[in-house]
Amino acid sequence: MLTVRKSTNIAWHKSSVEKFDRQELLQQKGCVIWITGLSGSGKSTLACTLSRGLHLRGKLTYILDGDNVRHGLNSDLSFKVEDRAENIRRIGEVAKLFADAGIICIASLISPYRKDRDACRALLPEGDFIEVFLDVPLQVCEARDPKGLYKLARCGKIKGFTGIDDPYEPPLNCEIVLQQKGGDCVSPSDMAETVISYLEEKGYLQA
Ligand SMILES: Nc1ncnc2c1ncn2[C@@H]1O[C@H](COP(=O)(O)OS(=O)(=O)O)[C@@H](OP(=O)(O)O)[C@H]1O
Ligand SMILES: Nc1ncnc2c1ncn2[C@@H]1O[C@H](COP(=O)(O)OP(=O)(O)O)[C@@H](O)[C@H]1O
Repeated sequence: MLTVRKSTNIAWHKSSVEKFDRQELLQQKGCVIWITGLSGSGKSTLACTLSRGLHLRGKLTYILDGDNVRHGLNSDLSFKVEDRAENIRRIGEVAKLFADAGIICIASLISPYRKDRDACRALLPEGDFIEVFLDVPLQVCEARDPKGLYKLARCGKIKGFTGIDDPYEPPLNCEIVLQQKGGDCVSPSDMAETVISYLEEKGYLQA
């Protein structure tokens, strides 16, 4: 099991510069914005739009995108259930380090299982894990199909594709739900503004 601890005889070494000091320097609070949703729901687009919007306000962000992290750190992981869990666990741990650095970390990955997302939430202090559900129907994602992956999944060339022959468990009570229904098109910048307003209201955009 991935949760079995094999590192023993280790001790935590404290630094004289702490999260509080870094937040003072940056004039913001470190946190994790966790964007979950189907492939094609707009996670990467929202992550980039949000990062740009916050950057323009002088806030330091960093994006951990599932697709991108799978090019390096997680290139050894497949899309089997246990590998998805490990993908999410590692990104959750890295996101925690970014938040501790005082950075607004934007993690965008399908993260289809509730228990894997909840485990990442549990790594952070109360309030610092902000789960954003991109609630976009499968039909809309499939019609977009920017990488042609749904087409491949439908004809059996990709097995275990989320939403087709692999599950997606929507959040039950996340912080923000962004819906994209039928004709009502919500632009990426409107979605990013919703998230920025939440951060403002909760005090994350000041130290
Ligand atoms: N079987 C299967 N199911 C879902 N997605 C697949 C699969 N195979 C490859 N891809 C591509 O991988 C991207 C999703 O990676 P993630 O790390 O976000 O997935 S997960 O959180 O571990 O489930 C996903 O990117 P996005 O479209 O940006 O979501 C796909 O491009
Ligand atoms: N709010 C939106 N409204 C309409 N189209 C969008 C929106 N957000 C993203 N898209 C489009 O949907 C497709 C999938 O977006 P992407 O960000 O790659 O999704 P994901 O990262 O979830 O796979 C892209 O073609 C993108 O331009």
